[in-house]
Amino acid sequence: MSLLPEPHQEPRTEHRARIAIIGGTGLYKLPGAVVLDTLDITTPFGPPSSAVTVARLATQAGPGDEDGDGGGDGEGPLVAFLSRHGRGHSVAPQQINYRANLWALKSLGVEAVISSAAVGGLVSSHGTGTFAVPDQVLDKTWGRADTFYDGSLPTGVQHLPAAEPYSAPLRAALIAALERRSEDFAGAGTVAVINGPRFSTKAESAALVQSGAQLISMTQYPEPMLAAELNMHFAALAFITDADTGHDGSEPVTADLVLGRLAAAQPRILAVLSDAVRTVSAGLASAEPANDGGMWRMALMPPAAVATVMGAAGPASHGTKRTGP
Ligand SMILES: CSC[C@H]1O[C@H](OP(=O)(O)O)[C@H](O)[C@@H]1O
Ligand SMILES: Nc1ncnc2[nH]cnc12
Repeated sequence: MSLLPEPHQEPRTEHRARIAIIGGTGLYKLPGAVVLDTLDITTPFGPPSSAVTVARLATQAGPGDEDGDGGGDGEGPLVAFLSRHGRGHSVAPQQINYRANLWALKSLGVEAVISSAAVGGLVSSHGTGTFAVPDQVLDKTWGRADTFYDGSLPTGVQHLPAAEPYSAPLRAALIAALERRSEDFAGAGTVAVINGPRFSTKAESAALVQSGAQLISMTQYPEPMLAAELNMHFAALAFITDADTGHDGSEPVTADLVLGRLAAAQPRILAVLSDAVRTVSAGLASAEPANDGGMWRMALMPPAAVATVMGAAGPASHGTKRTGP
């Protein structure tokens, strides 16, 4: 017997999104999507980085789709959106409440999370201006709350199998979207995650390459692990903004450089995200009951453990519902 009322049966919103996007640097909202709800959610771990918006995408991407939203007819799939650094980029990567962010999405009934991330490329196979869909994580962070099973809740000990930190079907959906959009991308890669907020030294960057990393981020840990602990599919759409300390002869990364390149690439990023959300929504819909069939089967953590941890902590509170962005 599940101790957890299905999260989406809680009176959160009548608009249940089964897929969510976590927007990283440069992506603080989904331009063109029709926002239906803006939810201020509190969780047992505190508030998430931003309100969660539930929005409807356009039905399909079309020619002349400058902003990648498909034209904004607002009749496509529902998607939940959360800004990782807050709307005004006020939360540094090492200060993000990753647990609250993932919990908030789970509490809405979200089953799959696409994490949008600006990353550095450490090697020539992962070049600036292209995309990557990482398949491995090399954690170099410290001090981050990286589990729901740390004794703060009255649940048993759980050990997450983390050999494959990203969801295979969700990665495949991103790769298919990148192919449909004719984007240049790497279909795999190990992402080293540094604590930040500073960027790496040349020696650190070289050491990460020696350790097998091709990509570098400040936020791809612990998001994948926390999503897996809550039995949500999770994959990252990484846009490579720079060559980190300049292994290819380019100038070393700065925040301004990252922001400038993200702004220029935003229509491409949005187009891939929208395309993937449409595919995933259709995939989830054809895999009823949720998380229990076909390629969308999820078996990272015993569902009973997730039920226990959510039930023990009590549901998230969605006290405030706003309208508008
Ligand atoms: C502003 S540059 C450094 C910043 O950009 C990346 O953010 P995100 O992963 O959220 O797209 C990187 O991880 C740093 O947080
Ligand atoms: N070079 C880099 N290092 C860490 N995080 C990044 N995000 C974008 N570029 C990065």
